Amino acid sequence: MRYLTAGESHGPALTAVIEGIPANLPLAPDLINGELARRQMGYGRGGRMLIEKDQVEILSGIRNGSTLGSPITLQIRNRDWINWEKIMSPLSGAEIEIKKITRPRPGHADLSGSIKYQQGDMRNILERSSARETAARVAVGAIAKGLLREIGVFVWGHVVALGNVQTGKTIPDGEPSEFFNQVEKSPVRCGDPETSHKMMFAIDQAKATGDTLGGIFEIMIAGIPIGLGSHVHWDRKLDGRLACALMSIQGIKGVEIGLGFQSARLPGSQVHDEIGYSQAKGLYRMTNRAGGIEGGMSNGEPIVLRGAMKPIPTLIKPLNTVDMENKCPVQAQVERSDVCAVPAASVIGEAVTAWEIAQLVLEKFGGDTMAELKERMEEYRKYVKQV
Ligand SMILES: Cc1cc2nc3c(=O)[nH]c(=O)nc-3n(C[C@H](O)[C@H](O)[C@H](O)COP(=O)(O)O)c2cc1C
Ligand SMILES: C=C(O[C@@H]1CC(C(=O)O)=C[C@@H](OP(=O)(O)O)[C@H]1O)C(=O)O
Repeated sequence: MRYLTAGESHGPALTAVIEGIPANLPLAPDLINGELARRQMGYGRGGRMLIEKDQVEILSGIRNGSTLGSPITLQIRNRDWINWEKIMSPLSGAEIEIKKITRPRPGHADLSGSIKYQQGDMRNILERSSARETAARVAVGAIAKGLLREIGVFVWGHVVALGNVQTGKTIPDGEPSEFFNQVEKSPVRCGDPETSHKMMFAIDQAKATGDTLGGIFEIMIAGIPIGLGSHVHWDRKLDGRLACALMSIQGIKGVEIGLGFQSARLPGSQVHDEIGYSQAKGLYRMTNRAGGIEGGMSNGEPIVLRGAMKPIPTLIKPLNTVDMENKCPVQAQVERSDVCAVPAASVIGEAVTAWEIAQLVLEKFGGDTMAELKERMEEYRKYVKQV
C-alpha cells in the first residue's frame, strides 16, 4: 500500500491518491468526513478553521459504497481558495501586484526551504509546508481506520499535556471506549474535564500575550495480534515505522513508545513486562510498559505511543528575523495563525499510525479482497491462541 498527497494550502484543493486497499471494503464518504471534522474541532485554532468545512470528494476507486481494489483518489477543496485565486494562480503575469514574503518565521520551513528551492518569495515554501496538508492525510487515515475496524483493530488518540498543564488521567485497562467518549466531548481532546478547563485557560492566556503553545498527545492501538513488524531488518521494525509516521507530522519533535524516555532512568525490574499464562487469557503480560512493542514486533498488548508537538512558529507578537531583501533585522511575517493545534495533531496522529498499521497488516497477510484478508487473519489468530 502507498499514497501521495498533493496541494497547496491556499490552492484550489488537496488531493490524495491511494494504492493497495483491498476490494470490497465498505466505505461511505461520511466515515471520511467525520474524521475531517474531528481534525478541525480543537480549541486554539485560528481564523482559517472558521473558513474551511472540510468535505471529501471521491474521484476514483469506490463504487456503490465499496472499494474496487483500484487506486482511490480523494479531493478536499479549500474554501479559502476564492480569496487567493489571483495570488495562487498557476498562470504567469497575475493581474495584481504580488507582495513577496521575505521575512522568514523562526521555527517554520520558510528560510531553509527558500534557500534550498531558490525561491525569492517564501509563499512558495509555506504553501506546501503548511499543515493544511494533514487534511489529506486524515482522509487517507480514515480509510485505513475503516479497514482496521473490519479486522477488529481500533485506534484512539487524546491530549495528555498542553504547555505545562498535564493530565493525571491514563487510559483505563480493559474497555477504554467510555474514556474516549469523554475525550470526544472535550474541545482540547483531554479525558479529564478539570484538566480540559486548565488547558483552555492556558490557550487563552497564550493568545492574549500573542504567544503559542505545544503539547503532547497519546495514541492507543488495540486489537493487534502478536507479530506485526519484524526484528529481521531495520526498515521492518514496527516501532521505527510508527515513530517515522508520527515525526512526519508538522511540528512533532519527539516520539515515545510505552515508558519511552522514562525507561532510561529506571532499573530493568521496573521496565520489562513479565510474562504470564492462564487458560482463559493464554499468554499475557502483567504490565504494558513496553507499549505493546518488543524487538520491532507487536507483542499482543495495546500499542501506546506519544507525540510531542512544539509551539506553533507563527506568533502574533512576532519573533526577530532578517529581511532576505536587505539582511536587515525585522520582525517575522505574520498574517493569522493558530495558537495551539495539539488537539488536531492528536487526530492526525491517529490517522498516520492507522495507515502504518494497515500497511503492515497487508504486508503480513496480503489479500486482494477484504474476505481474503479476514480469513488469513482469522487463521493466524487461531494459531497464536493455541501456541
Ligand atoms: C494541525 C496543525 C496546525 C498548524 N498550524 C500552524 C499555524 O497556524 N501556524 C504555524 O506557523 N504553524 C502551524 N503548524 C506547525 C507548522 O506547520 C510546522 O511547525 C512547520 O511546518 C515546520 O515544520 P516542523 O515544525 O516539523 O519543523 C501547524 C501544525 C499542525 C499539525
Ligand atoms: C489550514 C490548516 O492549518 C493551517 C496550518 C498552518 C501552517 O503553517 O502549518 C497555518 C495556518 O493556515 P493559514 O496561514 O491559512 O491561516 C493553519 O490554519 C488546516 O489545518 O486545515
